[in-house]
Amino acid sequence: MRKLVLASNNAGKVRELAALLAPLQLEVIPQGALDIPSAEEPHHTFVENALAKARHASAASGLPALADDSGICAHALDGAPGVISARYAGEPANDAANNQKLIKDLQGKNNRGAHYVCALVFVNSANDPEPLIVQTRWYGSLIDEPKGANGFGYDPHFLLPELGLTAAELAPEQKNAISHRGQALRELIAELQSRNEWQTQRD
Ligand SMILES: O=c1nc[nH]c2c1ncn2[C@H]1C[C@H](O)[C@@H](COP(=O)(O)OP(=O)(O)OP(=O)(O)O)O1
Ligand SMILES: [Mg+2]
Repeated sequence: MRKLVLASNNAGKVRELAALLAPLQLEVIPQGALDIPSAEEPHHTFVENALAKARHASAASGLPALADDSGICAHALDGAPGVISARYAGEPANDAANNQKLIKDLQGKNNRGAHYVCALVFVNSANDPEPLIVQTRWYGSLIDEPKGANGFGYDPHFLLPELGLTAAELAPEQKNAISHRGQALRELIAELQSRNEWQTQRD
């Protein structure tokens, strides 16, 4: 069976990506299982950071790798926290502190619109000249009081107005059906399956 390393040390992401990849005949290996440390994320775009993570995990493992760089962009804050979402309140990364800072920064702002971004990058090898790249958005709005216990990160504050629920109130499969990450991975799988040399089968 083909092996694929997930180039993330975020347990919430790994859970969502693994569930979305489960129908494929792939052995999915989180980089943590191979003791691969987090890559540096020095870039200004999600795509560049995802590419750096994918190359790093592939170089360390000798295997194809899939990386996710994602974040939340608040429209009243000119897209902050954006690419620094994981370390918005400083390092080490802390979801509760990040949420607190975001809600504080939005105090007094009328525009509560926001979107999640997910950049996914797949590389066949560390120096792959044809990385597969997908980037998607998921729109919602940010609420002061957290609701829900599912998901991770900013989900308890991310309201889907048309559902009247936060992302943290969705069941995992409901979130994957509509989220930035779910959209991106379905697109990426379709691209991957169109490549002759990577004919993954669905069971
Ligand atoms: O569906 C999501 N639901 C809630 N929060 C989310 C989501 N998607 C991204 N986020 C937040 C979490 C973190 O604050 C940042 C990602 O940062 P990002 O650097 O891509 O990931 P990370 O450092 O947690 O793990 P890693 O780099 O090992 O993949 O955006
Ligand atoms: Mg990170």
